[in-house]
Amino acid sequence: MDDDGLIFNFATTNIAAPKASVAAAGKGKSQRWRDRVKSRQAAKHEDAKKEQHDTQNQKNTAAAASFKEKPTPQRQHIKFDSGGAQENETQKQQQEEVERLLGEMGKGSGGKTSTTGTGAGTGTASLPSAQAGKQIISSLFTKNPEIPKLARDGGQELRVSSNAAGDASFAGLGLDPDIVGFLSSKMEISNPTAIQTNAIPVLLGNDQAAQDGETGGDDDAFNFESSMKVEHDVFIQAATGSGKTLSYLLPIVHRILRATQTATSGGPASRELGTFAVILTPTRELAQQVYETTQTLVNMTVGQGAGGKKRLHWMVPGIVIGGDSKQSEKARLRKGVTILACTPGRLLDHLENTQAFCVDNLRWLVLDEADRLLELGFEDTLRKILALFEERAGQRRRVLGHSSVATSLELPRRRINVLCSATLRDNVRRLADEALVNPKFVSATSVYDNAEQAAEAARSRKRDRLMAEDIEDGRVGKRAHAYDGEDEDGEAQDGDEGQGDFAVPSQLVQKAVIVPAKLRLVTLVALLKNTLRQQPTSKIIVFLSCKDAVDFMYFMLSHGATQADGEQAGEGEAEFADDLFNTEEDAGDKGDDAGDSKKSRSHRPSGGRGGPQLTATDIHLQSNVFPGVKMFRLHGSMQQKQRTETFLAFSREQHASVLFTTDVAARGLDLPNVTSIVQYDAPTDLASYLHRVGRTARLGRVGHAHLFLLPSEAAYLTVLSERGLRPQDESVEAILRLAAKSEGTRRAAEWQLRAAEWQLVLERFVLSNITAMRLAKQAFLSSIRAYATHGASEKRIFHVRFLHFGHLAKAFALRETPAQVAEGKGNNQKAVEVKREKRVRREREEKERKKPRFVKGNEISEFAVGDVSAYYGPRVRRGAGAGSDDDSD
Ligand SMILES: Nc1ncnc2c1ncn2[C@@H]1O[C@H](COP(=O)(O)OP(=O)(O)OP(=O)(O)O)[C@@H](O)[C@H]1O
Repeated sequence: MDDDGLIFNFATTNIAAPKASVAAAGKGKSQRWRDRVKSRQAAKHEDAKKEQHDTQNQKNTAAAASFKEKPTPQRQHIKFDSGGAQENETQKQQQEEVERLLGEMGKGSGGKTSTTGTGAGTGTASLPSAQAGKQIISSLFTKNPEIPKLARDGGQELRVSSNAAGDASFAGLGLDPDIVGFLSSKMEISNPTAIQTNAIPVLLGNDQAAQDGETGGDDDAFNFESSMKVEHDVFIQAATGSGKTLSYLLPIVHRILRATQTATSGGPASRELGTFAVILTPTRELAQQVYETTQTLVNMTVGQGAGGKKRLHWMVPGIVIGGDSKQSEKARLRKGVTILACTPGRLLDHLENTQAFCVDNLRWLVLDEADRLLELGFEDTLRKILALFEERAGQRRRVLGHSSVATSLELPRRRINVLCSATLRDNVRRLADEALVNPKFVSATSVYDNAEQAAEAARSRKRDRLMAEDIEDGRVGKRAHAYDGEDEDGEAQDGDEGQGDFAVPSQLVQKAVIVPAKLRLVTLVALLKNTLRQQPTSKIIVFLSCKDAVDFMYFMLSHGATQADGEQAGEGEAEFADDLFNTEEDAGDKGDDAGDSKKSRSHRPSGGRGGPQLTATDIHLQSNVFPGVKMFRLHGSMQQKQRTETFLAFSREQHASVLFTTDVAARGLDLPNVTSIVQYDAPTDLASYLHRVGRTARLGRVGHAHLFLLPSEAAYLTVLSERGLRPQDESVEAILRLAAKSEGTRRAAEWQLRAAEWQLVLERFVLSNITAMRLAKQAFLSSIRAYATHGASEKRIFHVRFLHFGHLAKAFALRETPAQVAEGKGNNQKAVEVKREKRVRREREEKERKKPRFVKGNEISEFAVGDVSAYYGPRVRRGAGAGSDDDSD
């Protein structure tokens, strides 16, 4: 009947009119579909089906092989790389192909796409156009591609943590006793981690090399001091959650503190000396986090004797980030900010346009998540920033001597550059070569004199691991090429390759689930159920490929279960839907603050921190699908204020909660006590994998991470394994069975019925709720587009032509055919009308309120109670007016 493999197994009576049909399907018909599922399970056609699958799989493999591309030597977003243009071209071609495929769906052409082998099928491309206007209710458990048998070992057992604090002491590293005391009494931080143990002495200028009499620094005026300290620029590389932030912040605070304590002439330390340290981060949330940590640190009290302890009033942290009010930032910079956390676009803006921003005394420039800064294309901005700092440093020499603090021997004699990264990739190495002076490469295991030494040590660790694995598996020498960082043809591996393993915390339990597209949604629901039941205070992060998918999952898994069939969106939901439009555009929502670039300026409606108050439901929703659980969402297109508050609220949350997010939350964010990560959409590069899973298992704590892959993506596990990432295999069936069992399903065979029920509830919700329908369609289309952004080297695994659009639609609880979805392009006509009606009504009410009312004095009693706001003009609506902030960053 259909050639796309979809089966009409549920109520097949007319369900074209959503509300009526849903009610019908929901009441009295459940017995019927249950029977049908059962009988299907018992059907004797399994052999025939299997044969069909085998044929399909052969096609799939052939298709995959035909798309196998040699990895191009460079990655896509790194403009430092000469091969980027070629990759961008491939990217463009695929984007065009996606648009063409979506276009064909939209026209309902029904023609085959140009693909020859398409994995599980060609989705809508093969849908007969006669089906347009119908809904498809397909079985969850039939016509799925076979899940490949994975020749993997049992994966990793729980190991001793690799990023916990060790036995060394902060005092032993040379830190000020007041700082050490404050860390242990107020921050519960008693011993340094391995990376802190290695990095802090170097940044204090107290490392061994210094004692050996090495000289450093390039400032002739101060050569006479060179016997005191040796200054190195530093590259800090360590696993996620190992405490990199404090490894650079503590020496900065210590040295500024010492400079003020030892100053013997001139005025006291003051904000007027301007900015001593700039910390640049790729995302606003990370900048926020660095700012908060600095804020905590400068709350310490220092000093002793007659004067007693004093707060560090003059050491002032600050933050300047895109999306915030530039005027208030200017005011803060004018007063003076000692340690500044910022994103690159906004920093450059202030350097160029804020006269009062004083960086004459700048002594540290830290690039946190340096590799990501480069991937986001900030290298030109960084160059300009560096040039401006150089220019101002000249001015500093002229003012030296006017301030004793600024000339203190405790401070570095030149600006120290610090690069932080969890990986040692080619792009950061090149930046290190270009920007670092007299550098040290500091890892958790050692301190190296140059990048090559560090890379060789990493390669050697990888060699040892591969050999040990091969010996264990009885295949010694089979991967000898990889021992030397080459691919199978003997060519040097690109970018990430050849640089050693990706280090994830050893106590992280990684799992991979191969999930057929149709089962993705219910498997996610089941996995969340299981995790929340096993650990009732779980904090879970679900990573998705695009903001539309985030909005959809957040909305559906918050409201999904209770919405009665046919019920329209409630007022609260309608407001939420409105808010979804009230977002900040960013450059394709790659997840980070690409929106910091000029591209997005004109679209930002609002932002400033001083904007209107947000209510609790702007930050989180109570889930009806998972009772008692708070749902959060975070992506780059939300208003800045909402982003910041969501980040802070999820960070502080102590109870069961789920955060749906894009890669905006993947990097550097320290969200305490996250117990579990779900990568519902695979990451678009290996480094993202590392950073996403790194949001859990921090500082020695146990964490769990699940990666969802389609059957056609199973080869990704080999890619991971080559880099030392070996997730355990977990089956969809095991997850669904466990969730069914926890709901009281007694008979083992009924787990499929349970799963079908969950899917049905969500599909009905989407059918009956205009907002959910619109979000589902947008999410479906955007996810396909996002799929096309996988790098060229991974196209043989993640190619949009391997996707079965029809099956994928089910993962968005859609019953419409992909053609119908594409035709509507997500703009549900009814939703648009409702929105228009609401706007008209609102405008009418507003007009009504604005009408001048001539009130006689005695009309308002001085004892009147109730709402007199009408007399004082219209209330400012949420979001209104905030757009007057200068949004350009
Ligand atoms: N020595 C320590 N002992 C205990 N906790 C610490 C220590 N150092 C840092 N922490 C805490 O550990 C958490 C993680 O630190 P941080 O965010 O700096 O890690 P990171 O290495 O930068 O991670 P990522 O690579 O993910 O950005 C923070 O909450 C921090 O306060």
